[in-house]
Amino acid sequence: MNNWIISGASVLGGEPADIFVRDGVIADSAPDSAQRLDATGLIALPGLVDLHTHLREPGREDAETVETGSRAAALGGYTAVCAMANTDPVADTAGVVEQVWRLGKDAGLVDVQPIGAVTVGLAGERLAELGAMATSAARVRVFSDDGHCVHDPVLMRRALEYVKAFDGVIAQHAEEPRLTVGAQMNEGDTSARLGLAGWPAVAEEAIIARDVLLAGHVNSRLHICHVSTAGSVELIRWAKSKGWRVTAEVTPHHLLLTDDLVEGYDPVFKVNPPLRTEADVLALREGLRDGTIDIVATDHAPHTVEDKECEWAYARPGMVGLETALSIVVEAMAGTDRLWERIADWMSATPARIAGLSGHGAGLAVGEPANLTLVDPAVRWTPGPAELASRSHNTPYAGRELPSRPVATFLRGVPTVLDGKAQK
Ligand SMILES: NC(=O)N[C@@H](CC(=O)O)C(=O)O
Repeated sequence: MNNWIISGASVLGGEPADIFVRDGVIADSAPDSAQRLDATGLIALPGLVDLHTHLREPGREDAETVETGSRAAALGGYTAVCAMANTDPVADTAGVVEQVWRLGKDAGLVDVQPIGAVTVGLAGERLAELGAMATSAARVRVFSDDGHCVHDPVLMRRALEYVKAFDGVIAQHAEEPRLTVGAQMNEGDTSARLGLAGWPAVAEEAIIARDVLLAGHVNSRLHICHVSTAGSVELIRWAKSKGWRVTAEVTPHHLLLTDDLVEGYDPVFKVNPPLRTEADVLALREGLRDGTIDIVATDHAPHTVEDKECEWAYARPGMVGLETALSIVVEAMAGTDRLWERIADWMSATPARIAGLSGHGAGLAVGEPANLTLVDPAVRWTPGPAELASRSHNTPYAGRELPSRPVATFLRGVPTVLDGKAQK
């Protein structure tokens, strides 16, 4: 099953070429018995890598499981995802991260790399067993309390220092909690008009300012999750100009959607951090283009109907995103020079490097594992929430026509998606 001749694909948007896969590895020829796939008109990209996925297992299998989330990922063109630690129980021990890692292997649709919690129970009081998670079978390198901010500066400093021993990285959910008590949406004109409590940009920016200084001070690796404001982009640009080891992600939804969508009070638009203004969206796009923001990460956050389709104030924040991420990036970043090459960097090579995932993001060079996706750049499609493979259907794009879509995905030469259909 893992010898292939994929013919006529435009590699990273360049000239059409044949891609040979031999025993799951990109090769310069394939045996006569290899299966053939006519990829004329399709773009070949390295398999996408998501640094920020909520798979919900263990604990909220009614919203998503490792298997259903893996299937959604493969359909979205991904070959690896990093599973966030805010499960129940929290992934704050070697036992839980190994459980998630094994479930990923059993599902066999993408490589599932668990993220470990920074603090016990995400409570922000004591450091979790970072070393034990790093040396476990799951080889954790990314640690995050995502959903919660590591708001104590001393704990944050200790975490940054601790992970240096194994070249780990702390992925911070930047939200000063005292500034967002009761917050329901972006603080600004729209929140004032709607009478909803605001989540001010400064709550994100204050933590980013503090943490880039801390990362510089202890010379450790900091990654900023889901950057959402123009001011955050400026701070990260400044931190990078100092040579500090800071990386940052933006979500597809923050590159496209704005806070005026909240006017209909549809909780599908409730997300953390909240949708911001047009000026923020434009600054995020510019930050991604100029390299201030390193990657696009989905923050795929599945929630059940009960948790989402209720009054705005009671709805949980989050949107599913794995199956629409590539389309949204194509739409939001249209007009960017060499867009497919940039997408390969933003959504594969750089996230793989930040997460320390070997075998992913290396491109389509001979000798590399055949982790790749084939994208139909010309197709337009309209997501119907019930057709998405994710167990939860909280997509903000239902009924919206989107450009481009992955149609085939290969994990080490084995197709996980063919003809737009999951293979298991
Ligand atoms: N991004 C979200 O809106 N939700 C995340 C956690 C979080 O960051 O609040 C979730 O786990 O649902």
